[in-house]
Amino acid sequence: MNPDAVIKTLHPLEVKALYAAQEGKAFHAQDLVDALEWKTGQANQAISWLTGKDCLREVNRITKVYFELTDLGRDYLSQGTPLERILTHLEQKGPASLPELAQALSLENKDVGSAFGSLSKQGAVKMNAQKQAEYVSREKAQDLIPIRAILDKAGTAPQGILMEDQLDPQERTTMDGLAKKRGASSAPFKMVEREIVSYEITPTGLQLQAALSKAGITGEELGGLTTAMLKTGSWKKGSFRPYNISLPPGRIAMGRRNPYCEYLDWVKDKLVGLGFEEFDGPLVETEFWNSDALFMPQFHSARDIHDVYYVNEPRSAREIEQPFLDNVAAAHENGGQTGSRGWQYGFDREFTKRLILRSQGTVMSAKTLQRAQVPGKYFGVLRCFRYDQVDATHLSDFYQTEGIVLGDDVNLKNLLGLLKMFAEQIAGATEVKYVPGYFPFTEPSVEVHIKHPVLGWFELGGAGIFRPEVTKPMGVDVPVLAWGLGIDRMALMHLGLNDLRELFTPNIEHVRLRRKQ
Ligand SMILES: N[C@@H](Cc1ccccc1)C(=O)O
Repeated sequence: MNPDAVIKTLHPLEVKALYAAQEGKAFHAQDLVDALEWKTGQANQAISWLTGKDCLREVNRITKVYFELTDLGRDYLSQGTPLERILTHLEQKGPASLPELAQALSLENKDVGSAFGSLSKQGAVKMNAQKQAEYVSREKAQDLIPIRAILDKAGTAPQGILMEDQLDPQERTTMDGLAKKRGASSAPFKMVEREIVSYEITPTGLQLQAALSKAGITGEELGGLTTAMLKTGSWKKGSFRPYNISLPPGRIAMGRRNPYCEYLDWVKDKLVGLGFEEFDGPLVETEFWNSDALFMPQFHSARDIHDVYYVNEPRSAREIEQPFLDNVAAAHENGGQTGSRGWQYGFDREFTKRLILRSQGTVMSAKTLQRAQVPGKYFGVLRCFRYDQVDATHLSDFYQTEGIVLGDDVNLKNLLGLLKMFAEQIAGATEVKYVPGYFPFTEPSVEVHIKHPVLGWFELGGAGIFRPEVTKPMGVDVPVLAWGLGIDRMALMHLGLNDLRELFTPNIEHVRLRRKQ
């Protein structure tokens, strides 16, 4: 430690506390409060800073008990206790019935009853023949004396506080009857237990103390310049605290885009840069485009109510565009013009109009085919919905990046190259697996898996070459590479998160910490 450097970093509170500490003499926060006219918070702050810097060390810790006057206690102090007031009233105003006393002194009947009982037991009052309470003698009310003594003692103590060790054994017993522990509003005293920690200055502290006085630092140095100081010229007399340029400045959180939105834009820019054209479409789709046009048979299990959200109102689209409806129906029933035998079942032209929330981005690839150019490259970042149990890697609504590449000579190798770019550059994965997969709309099909440092291996999505049963009904007769990857999952990897839900969190602190590398 270089004391001359460290003293420049000390806060005025630390400087003053260091000066106040004496070698070999223990002190506690209250001593600083008294000596420096500080608030308790300031003393505690200075002590905690200095302890952290090894300038002070704790020497012992004791629990002190003290008693504090409550509001009721202050009342008793100024107006008298109920017993005293009853006694005085009877002495000055003559006999009265108990209800009259209660009324006159604004006390509860039952309190007057028990106070009278206690006074009459001591012989200070009595019940006369007219059933009225009557004054006998104040001297007889012996019980009042210790209570009054303690109230008066607290009344002259600072803040109405009596430390346990300021009470003799007799007083301590009286106090037991008067104080209830914490929160009892019906007692004149509150008992409080406080831990008192004593500290001592360490050799490091002493070294700094010496360095401070050598440097002439007093802790009175000014921390800032105000208009008033300039106007009155008082700044000329003061000296200023030096700047500590080694302290990291406070972080200013400036407005910025949500990191996930930023990520999506970055991905879109990248794909556009590679010559892809972006597509987008509605969230509500027909069974036709979401699945039928993708050669998923209408009886396919992925199409039942557990996977897809159905729209209640309206339930169905009015019609499906031709000639796509006829072409797709034929492809399903017997292959139509596609060279396939189809699925060999009767295509349901009502079911196909059913409205749903799109469950896969591939719906937009299917729709784009009819207007796509050859060669051509298209992509979209599309929100999809599936009825799913939400967890770290599943959401019931999520984004897929979906795309197609059309060309006379595109092949699986090109597709694998694209997938590699997604996995390695866009998701930032270092371990990637491509495994054979199955989708009703592609042949061959492949699945991409990546390894997340915390979550382990998970599927990024699927890809393949569209079957002729998909492309031909749309009037496309060249190979079409297609893929659909969970872009939320890519972002998880890229942004270093461990849970998909964090991408959509409204927790501002969380959001601030995330940025694209
Ligand atoms: N739509 C498929 C992914 C996919 C898209 C395009 C081709 C092949 C597969 C899914 O959601 O899992």
